[in-house]
Amino acid sequence: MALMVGARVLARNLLRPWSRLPDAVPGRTGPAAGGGDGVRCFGSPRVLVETDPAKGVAVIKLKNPPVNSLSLEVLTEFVISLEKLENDKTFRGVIVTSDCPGIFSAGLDLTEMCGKSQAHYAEYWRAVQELWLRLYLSNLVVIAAINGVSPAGGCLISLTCDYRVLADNPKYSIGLNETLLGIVAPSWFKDTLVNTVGHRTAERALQLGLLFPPAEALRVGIVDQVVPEDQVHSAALSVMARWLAIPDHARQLTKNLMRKPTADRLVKQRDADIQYFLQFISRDSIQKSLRVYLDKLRQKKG
Ligand SMILES: CC/C=C\C/C=C\C/C=C\CC/C=C/CC(=O)SCCNC(=O)CCNC(=O)[C@H](O)C(C)(C)COP(=O)(O)OP(=O)(O)OC[C@H]1O[C@@H](n2cnc3c(N)ncnc32)[C@H](O)[C@@H]1OP(=O)(O)O
Repeated sequence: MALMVGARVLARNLLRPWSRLPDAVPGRTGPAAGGGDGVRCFGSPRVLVETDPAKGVAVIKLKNPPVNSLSLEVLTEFVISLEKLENDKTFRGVIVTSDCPGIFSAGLDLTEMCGKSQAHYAEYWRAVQELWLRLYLSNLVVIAAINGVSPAGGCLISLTCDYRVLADNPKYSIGLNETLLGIVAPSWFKDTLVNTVGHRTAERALQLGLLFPPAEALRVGIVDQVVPEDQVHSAALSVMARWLAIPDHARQLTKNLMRKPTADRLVKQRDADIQYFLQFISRDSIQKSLRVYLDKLRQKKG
């Protein structure tokens, strides 16, 4: 019950940008905070933020064990953290990564889309839209340091970034695998993939629900770089330095030029998109597919 109320409060914060989460780790500094003197931490229980004001760079670490599923709380805390960074002129870039070993993100939280009320589905889908819009159009340089498997919504998060570095581990596949669950990637997921890998590759990947291992992911362009696992963070920092060498106004306007038409398609029909999602996700056949998939995941262990 407390969790539900908490989620609603967090979700309401999305609509009230002046509202702030209390800092979970207020002003923690120093080497323990993850990178030498001057590194400061804030954020929330599930979305840790380590900032390096001297470099103008922050690291957002998703921490929702066991699999970093994108629950309503995670989505909301992510948006609030991103907004905090964007409103602070100190920061020009952010690296998005995971604090869960071996898993970047398992994607949208299936339990948020299964067996819940229509009101809940609507609230959840609006939060998914919000995070996508904020990340896709962020003024910051956003780099994904993908240090684990990254299906569906996890892949979407990385596709919204400006650049993707993937750890070279055969287990760390990435892709929009929605069809394998018997569901369909919404048009704006599809657009994000098409804008990254082109129409034909996206068409094949989406219909077959392909999850690409690192070498394949690099070949099709769903990631920009594959590096040894222990170098993901340093590689992301090097890329960041290159992108930060470009004057912000020129880079930001160019990013907007490239991405706004795609984002506008959703912005112009957000409510209709929510209604569409509600109709789709409430179907008995879709709910059954999700339950079967969740049961399979749960039984894997037993
Ligand atoms: C024309 C258009 C028409 C209509 C379109 C309109 C609308 C669109 C409608 C719907 C679109 C919705 C979009 C959804 C996108 C998504 O992101 S769906 C999620 C997809 N994710 C996955 O397929 C990944 C599933 N998980 C895994 O494969 C593995 O868990 C993973 C490889 C990530 C990790 O493996 P492992 O370390 O072995 O962990 P376990 O599998 O044992 O899992 C541990 C527990 O975590 C639970 N869990 C796993 N993934 C999720 C998840 N995504 N959500 C919630 N919970 C998850 C798992 O059940 C285990 O739970 P347990 O401990 O057993 O209780």
